[in-house]
Amino acid sequence: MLIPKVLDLNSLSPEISRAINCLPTRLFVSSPSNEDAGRGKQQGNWVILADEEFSSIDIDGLISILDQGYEGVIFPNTKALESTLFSDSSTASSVIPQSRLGVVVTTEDDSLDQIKSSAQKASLIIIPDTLIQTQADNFLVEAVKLVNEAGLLDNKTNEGGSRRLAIEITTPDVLKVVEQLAPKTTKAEFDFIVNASSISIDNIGELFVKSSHLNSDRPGGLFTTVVCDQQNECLGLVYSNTTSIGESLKSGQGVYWSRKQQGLWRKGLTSGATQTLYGVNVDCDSDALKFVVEQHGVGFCHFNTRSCFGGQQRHGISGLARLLESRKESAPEGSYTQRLFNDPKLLKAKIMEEAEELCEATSGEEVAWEAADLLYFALTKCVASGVRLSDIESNLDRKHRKISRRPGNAKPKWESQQQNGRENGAKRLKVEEEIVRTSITSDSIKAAKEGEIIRMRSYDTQELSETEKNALLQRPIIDSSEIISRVTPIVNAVRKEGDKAIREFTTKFDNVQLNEVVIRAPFQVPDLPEKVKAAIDQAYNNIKKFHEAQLSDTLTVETMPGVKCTRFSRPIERVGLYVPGGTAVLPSTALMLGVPAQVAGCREIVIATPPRKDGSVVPEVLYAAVKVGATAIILAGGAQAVASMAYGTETVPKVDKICGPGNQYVTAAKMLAQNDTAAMVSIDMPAGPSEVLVIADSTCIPAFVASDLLSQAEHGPDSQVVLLAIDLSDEKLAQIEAQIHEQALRLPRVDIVRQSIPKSYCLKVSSIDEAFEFSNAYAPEHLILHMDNAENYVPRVDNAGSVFVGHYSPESCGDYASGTNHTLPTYGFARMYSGVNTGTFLKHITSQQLTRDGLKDLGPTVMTLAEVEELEAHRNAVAIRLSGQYD
Ligand SMILES: NC(=O)c1ccc[n+]([C@@H]2O[C@H](COP(=O)([O-])OP(=O)(O)OC[C@H]3O[C@@H](n4cnc5c(N)ncnc54)[C@H](O)[C@@H]3O)[C@@H](O)[C@H]2O)c1
Ligand SMILES: N[C@H](CO)Cc1c[nH]c[nH+]1
Repeated sequence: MLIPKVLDLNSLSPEISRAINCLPTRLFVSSPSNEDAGRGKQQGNWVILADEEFSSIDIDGLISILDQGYEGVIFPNTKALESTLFSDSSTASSVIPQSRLGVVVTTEDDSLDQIKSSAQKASLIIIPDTLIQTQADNFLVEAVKLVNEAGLLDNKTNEGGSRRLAIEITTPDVLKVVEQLAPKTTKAEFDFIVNASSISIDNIGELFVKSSHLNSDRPGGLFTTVVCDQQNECLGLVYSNTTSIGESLKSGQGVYWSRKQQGLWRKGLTSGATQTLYGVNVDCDSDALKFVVEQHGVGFCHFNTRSCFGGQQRHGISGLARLLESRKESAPEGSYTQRLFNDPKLLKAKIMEEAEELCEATSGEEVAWEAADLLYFALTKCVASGVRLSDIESNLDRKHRKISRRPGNAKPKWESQQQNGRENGAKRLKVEEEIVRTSITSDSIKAAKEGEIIRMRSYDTQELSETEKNALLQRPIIDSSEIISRVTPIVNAVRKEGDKAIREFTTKFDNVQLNEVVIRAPFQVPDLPEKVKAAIDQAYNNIKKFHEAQLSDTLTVETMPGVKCTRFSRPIERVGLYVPGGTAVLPSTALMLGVPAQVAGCREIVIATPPRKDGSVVPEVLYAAVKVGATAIILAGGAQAVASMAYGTETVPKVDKICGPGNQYVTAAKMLAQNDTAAMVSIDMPAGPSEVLVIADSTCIPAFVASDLLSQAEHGPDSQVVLLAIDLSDEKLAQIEAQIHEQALRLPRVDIVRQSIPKSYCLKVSSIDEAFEFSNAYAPEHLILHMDNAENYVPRVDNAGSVFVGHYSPESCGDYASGTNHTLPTYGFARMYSGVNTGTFLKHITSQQLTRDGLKDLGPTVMTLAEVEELEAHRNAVAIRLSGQYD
């Protein structure tokens, strides 16, 4: 083997440095100036102690050198190694393995016996050629004979592994000396140490081959060569000769000998699948080579696979590391790994979560599962920081080469955490959940810029933890305390100052100077196109039909003979309907609120809606207002409109219930009014930004799915749309993505979509069960089933505002004209609220009538219960009737 001896690494050319780094072993001459060069980091580096250094070194000094990661320490002469430091009973002998020690045979005093004795304490014995020349001519032969007779090279060191004898060539004409000596030292364990300054990029190949005693029984003297990657995965088998080895070391790339072409084969020259060379080694009997390379491009094999041994990419840890590296270069937008790369907080939370889960795992299967998760996140952190698997492995090797061992105690922070156990764990989990939640749903998600693909984020339930799945169920966080603090002064001002405040806020927020705050029926409707009127009429008729059907007859039940219970409904007398108008004109909402109020029979129907710039009402809203029999229209929007209806003003009639969707100011004002007993007003439901969840199976039509998602995404920047893809192929998902982008670009409200779509997501689920479990937990405002035989799945819906069944039921129909209502619970409130319906505008009254006999039968039960509650008057009301004294 060729072992370069390096005096000063900096004096070497970069090509030589790189080439000698590919050899298995190097010797460095110790000097204070190069001690900090970090050479111990690399495997195969030995250090030769200077004479003066040795005289002062003790065992701790020796250990600290080896702890730097050096493969071994070489003593400057045999006497040094024979000293007390390494006497047979010394601590050093038991602490420092023989395989980590070497010795130089230096002076004429070094007798062959001394060599033999020293060699038994070390694994590398170096004989300078000067000594060979000054000794008897046949010294080398004698030395070889001696070590052979003593069986030194055959005998393994204490820890196993062979001893080696190295001849150090001090003359400049190194090749000539090697050529002379090599035939006499045919054993593979005889190495040649050559000054690095005597090695040139032109002779390194030949020196390597000759020093390695390489022999071949192959035609043309070729050497069989195994090519591996840095994780020792075998990529293929090739052939080399002196020329190709020289070229490989020279270029730092994989270069071999082509038997077909009878010439150099520079791997990847035409395909681009080049190799960076990291190591060249010779096998135990010097007839085969191993090249260690980093494979670039499609792979080593001419079938464009990484390895010639099996077409599949090897996975496991090295496969994962490669995958992550390629993801770092070009991760699919919205992929989970990309999110981890971009979100250090999330990555940190995941590493901590998985580490904890690994600690808590008990069965072998669980431990393997959690360890795999932890490795995935740990490797992601490494790749994100530019650290490769080979860096981690060489760090592990370096630590393995250390002699001193750390006590291995945990840092106090973690020890105390163990003590506080569950409490701390639970706290941390809460924090992590918060981190995950904000990172999935927060406003920090950037809008798609012009020219960028408009794309949802994408997740796969298989890759998500429970915490992450829960985070996906959350809606964007609304800081309600901040909004309440903005809305409270508006509500108070309207309550105190009435119309004056409404005018002021309308000027401030809507930039409109109002002439009149309220207009009363009959309304003057400007001319509208017949087509628009016909559409509103058709929608009105359908909505009315559906909502009239919801009116229930009076309910009467005789619970016992002579005990008759009845429930009947009455309209809420005065209702206020908020019809939004900030970013879109919504006459449909006027219908959706007005029709059920009309059907219910409300006496006073007040509509509030933001005015147009000239202070008038949107004509289509006016037309709808006439159809639903509205009695007054307030020309105001936002919190001021809600407050005016809750408390009444000099012109605005006070109402008993306020219904309708709106932005965050509208919602906050509704909540404030409902909580103020002085207002005596109720509301329909807390409402938030529009949302839709689509469940799609393999029968879905990508263009339809995309159109439905976009129809809600265009409402506002905070609208959220979700696609649950049941086992959809990558191709189908790509088609949906492409449709979203293409259709979005054609929308006039594309700028809103650019903000809402990146906040929305596609979640891959593996079964219908999983899809409905998630959907019911999410409780979407709208649920669309793009499924085969979709109607069969409606019974599985537990929570949703409104369901759209099958490929031909777009949500738009429900928004406008099919008959169902579009004012629906958002933000997960579909778990406990219904959408607006006829019942929203009714209250139910119950009544009962008992006959004398009925009271006789039921009375004792009532009296007993009244006694239990110690409410004597209650008991007496029955007792007095049953006493007979008034019969
Ligand atoms: N769930 C449903 O059934 C349904 C139906 C239709 C619309 N929506 C939703 O209703 C919302 C409508 O919102 P919008 O903004 O377009 O209209 P909007 O009518 O709800 O709000 C507009 C009003 O907000 C007030 N305002 C604006 N900026 C303000 C500020 N800084 N401080 C205080 N007040 C301010 C103004 O007075 C303005 O008139 C959307 O989120 C939409 O998705 C929901
Ligand atoms: N989709 C909205 C409810 O979230 C209602 C609406 C009005 N206009 C169009 N759509």
